Amino acid sequence: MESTLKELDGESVLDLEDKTGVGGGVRDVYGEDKASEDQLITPWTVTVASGYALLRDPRLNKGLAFSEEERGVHYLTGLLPPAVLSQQHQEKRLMNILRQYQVPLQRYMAMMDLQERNERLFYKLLIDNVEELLPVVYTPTVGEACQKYGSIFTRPQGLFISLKERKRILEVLKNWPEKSIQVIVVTDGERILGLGDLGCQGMGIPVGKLSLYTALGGVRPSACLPITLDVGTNNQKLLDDEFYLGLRQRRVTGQEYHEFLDEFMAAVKQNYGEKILIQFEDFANHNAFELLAKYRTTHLVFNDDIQGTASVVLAGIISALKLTGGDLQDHTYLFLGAGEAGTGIAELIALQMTKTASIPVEEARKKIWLVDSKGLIVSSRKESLQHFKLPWAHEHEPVPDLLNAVNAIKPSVLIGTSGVGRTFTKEVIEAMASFNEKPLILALSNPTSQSECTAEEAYTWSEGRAIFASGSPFAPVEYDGKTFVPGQANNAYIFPGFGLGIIMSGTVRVHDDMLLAASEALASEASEDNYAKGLVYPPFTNIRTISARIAANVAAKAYELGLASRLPRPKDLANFAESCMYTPLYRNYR
Ligand SMILES: O=C([O-])CC(=O)C(=O)O
Ligand SMILES: [Mg+2]
Repeated sequence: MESTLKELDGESVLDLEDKTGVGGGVRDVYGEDKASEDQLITPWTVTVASGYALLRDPRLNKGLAFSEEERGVHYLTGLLPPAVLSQQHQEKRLMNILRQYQVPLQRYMAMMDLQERNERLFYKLLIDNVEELLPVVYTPTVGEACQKYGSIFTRPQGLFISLKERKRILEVLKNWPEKSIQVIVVTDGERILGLGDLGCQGMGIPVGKLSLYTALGGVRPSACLPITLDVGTNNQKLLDDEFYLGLRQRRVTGQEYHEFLDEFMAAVKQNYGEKILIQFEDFANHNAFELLAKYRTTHLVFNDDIQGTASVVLAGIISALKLTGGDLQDHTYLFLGAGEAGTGIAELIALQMTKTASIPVEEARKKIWLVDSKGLIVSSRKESLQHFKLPWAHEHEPVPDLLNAVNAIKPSVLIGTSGVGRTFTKEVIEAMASFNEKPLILALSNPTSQSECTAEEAYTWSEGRAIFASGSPFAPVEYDGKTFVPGQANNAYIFPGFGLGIIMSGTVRVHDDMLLAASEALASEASEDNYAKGLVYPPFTNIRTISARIAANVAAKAYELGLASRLPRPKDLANFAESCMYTPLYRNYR
């Protein structure tokens, strides 16, 4: 293997033309702008693919943006129509087309098509139109895409590892074309958003999450690996569906499941090393807590539904204090839903109170109440409660449902993490508004169909007094001559910056204090202008800058805790974070 230094766009990159490579030399690629050393685990290969192969490689293809000169040198003449467009012009053209599609799933498919055809243009489009395109590549549309994945599937965008690959998961990992992976998002598809068990069709979620790692957090696309573990599905509709893409068997559980997961986790570490970030996504409660507890001491793992959601919601609450008044410990919190998101958020709120109000965690927890499908979680139910609910079983008489719990507890903050839509009824919201001047109402379940209430319902039923945010996006609402802008309390604000902070600092373990650091960074981003509209989160338009600040705060905490291995510590972490970010501008090929 010979290597020569080559200049591309004034940036030096290693040009490794791998003559022994698979597939005639069109292998790994370039375009890793301003990557940090840590991001460069192995040198890049600048493969000079030419002609048709150049057009067919999504990482290299620029479509009509190839210049006359490039077309001449790289044997593209005649393979493209004569017009030469700039990247901006291509963007304009694509947005025009996308806006003509009325059906959200059509937009999703068009975006996936673009990602498979021209990766840089995909990310440029997503970054420049983030508020408009997030609902397309992410919640709510990605939920529908997973439900219909069997029908719309064209090309695999991630790695499918099924029970059939038992005892050879390492081999399967080696089939993935990219070698220097920094982050994996993995699901077993058992609890896809609030839509339940979608089996191996959950793949849309890791794919969507990782495109946000790149678009929102600047992690280069080639370092991202979406994985779906197919351990069967208990969704009978899918098992009966002629187009279902996964194993046709019921889920394995117990030892069989855990051995499979163990093999996977060991193989990942063996193949990618200690510093690979593994994000667990949309596992069912009964596995999510256990997997996190089991692997958090041996692997660099992060559960987005427990930890990412907790961090974004804590940020929203801290930010909302500017509108509601009082400190975190002056409020009373009531959750509908006591699963990963609910108990994860509750625990992080309590942890923050121990830091800011110096109260013991037991006392902090007493300000937080949870309702599950059997009513308020109280001490008399202890015998039958799952372990993750036990810290919330306070002394109280039994209360059968949410409305009665609201009236009994009189919370100032109501948080929906139930996965069940329309459960914040008119009576519930009216009750919240009857004893709070500004009730904070967070309807977090995804996608939109599972949201506990709509933005319009929250504002209308509270007579314009609610401060509202939701997991999936809602449009602004006019009420009584005023425009209210709901916030999107979605972990998308957190995980891209959080992950970037970990990667750029070489952090080896996730610590809860790093989640608090992310929350604090995000909470400080909402402006007076946002508050005037009732918005407790900053808009997504500026998300890359926000992600850099989150990354910096997370990395700073990791250094403080002695968990960051990149030395010396960069002086200005925010600048460093920005300098590490992938940008999707085209490069000139000479
Ligand atoms: O994917 C999202 O929009 C947020 C999330 O993690 C979930 O709902 O499971
Ligand atoms: Mg999730």
